[in-house]
Amino acid sequence: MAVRAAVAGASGYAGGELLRLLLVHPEIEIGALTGNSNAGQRLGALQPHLLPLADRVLQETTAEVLAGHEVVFLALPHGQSAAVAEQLGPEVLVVDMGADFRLKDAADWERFYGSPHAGTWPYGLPELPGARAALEGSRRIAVPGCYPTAVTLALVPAYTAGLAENEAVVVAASGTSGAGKSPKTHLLGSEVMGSMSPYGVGGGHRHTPEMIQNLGAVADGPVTVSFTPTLAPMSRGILATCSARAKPGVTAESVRAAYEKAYADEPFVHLLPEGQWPATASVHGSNAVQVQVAYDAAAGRIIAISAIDNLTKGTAGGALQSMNIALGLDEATGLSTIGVAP
Ligand SMILES: NC(=O)C1=CN([C@@H]2O[C@H](COP(=O)(O)OP(=O)(O)OC[C@H]3O[C@@H](n4cnc5c(N)ncnc54)[C@H](OP(=O)(O)O)[C@@H]3O)[C@@H](O)[C@H]2O)C=CC1
Ligand SMILES: CC(=O)N[C@@H](CCC(=O)OP(=O)(O)O)C(=O)O
Repeated sequence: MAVRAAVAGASGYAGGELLRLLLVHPEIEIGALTGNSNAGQRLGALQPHLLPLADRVLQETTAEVLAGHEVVFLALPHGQSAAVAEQLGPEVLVVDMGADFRLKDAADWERFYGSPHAGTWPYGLPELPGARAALEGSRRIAVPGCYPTAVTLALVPAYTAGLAENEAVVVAASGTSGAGKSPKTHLLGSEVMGSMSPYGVGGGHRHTPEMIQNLGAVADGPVTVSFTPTLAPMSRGILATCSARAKPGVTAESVRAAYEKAYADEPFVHLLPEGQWPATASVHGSNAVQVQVAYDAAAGRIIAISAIDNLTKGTAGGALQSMNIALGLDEATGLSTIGVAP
């Protein structure tokens, strides 16, 4: 029997990508679709690519509308999920694609998000050591941020294998859909086209504590992360260029071997053949993660690069992958690793 799923935030980019994937998921029946300012609108007017749902009308985001579903996805701005989630019963699988339940440290949450901390749910990055066990049977999932997904998957093997010192430097470029659909001056076409620019420089981006949390969980102590995001003139995709100082005795061979071991059995993470580099176009619309690693012997640094689609593995695909695990389905059900390049 199909699992009935509601999507709150169905008019947004993350909700739209989720619906694109849910439409081809063999175990899911799509139930209520909700919005905020667009409640009452036809979905076809807001997400014209989702043809089979064009005549569905968005409802208000209330507990009453979301009741009666086995799974409820929350694709809402951060800070909005907790109030909705607390009205849904413990038997409902609630998958939060926002940030509300990702961080363990309340002080970090308050510093970067400026509101009281709502709590911490099992973290939806199955590739992290121990994560699958926490997701199995869970009825609450916190889907990671898009940058933390890319950066964590690039660097975790270096830390689990004990090859890297506890400091990392990350520069990551994101497509503009990462910023959501609501109008923003810096996202005007004439500001973005033909230009790249940094933002959140100097440790100010709210994804920094999430990266520190993930890497610190697998390293032999706390890891500092210097993270600089940049906006790239493309609709989707993240390319994360990460580096960490290598520990004494590290070689190109030991780095390669650690990454091969870490990702040999992962269905979505592909360590590329030597000499081939990740590209966002290769993962466009797919749940795949491309990873490559090199050892810069002169600088004594491990360089790890990953590419994801921020809307797919970076949010909606990652959400479905974790939902599959929570429901006891095959992890890859309804998820593709096939990109649409060029
Ligand atoms: N875009 C991305 O690449 C990623 C996004 N995420 C997360 O997913 C969530 C949604 O992001 P995204 O889709 O990009 O954002 P959008 O701005 O595109 O969409 C936001 C959605 O939330 C609804 N909404 C806005 N305010 C409220 C409110 N007060 N109560 C209920 N619903 C509300 C909007 O409805 P309406 O349009 O009707 O007003 C819309 O459906 C965010 O938490 C984001 O951080 C996570 C990873 C990646
Ligand atoms: C390009 C761009 O603006 N990207 C967003 C990341 C969005 C996202 O994934 O983050 P949350 O789910 O944590 O909000 C940003 O830097 O804020």
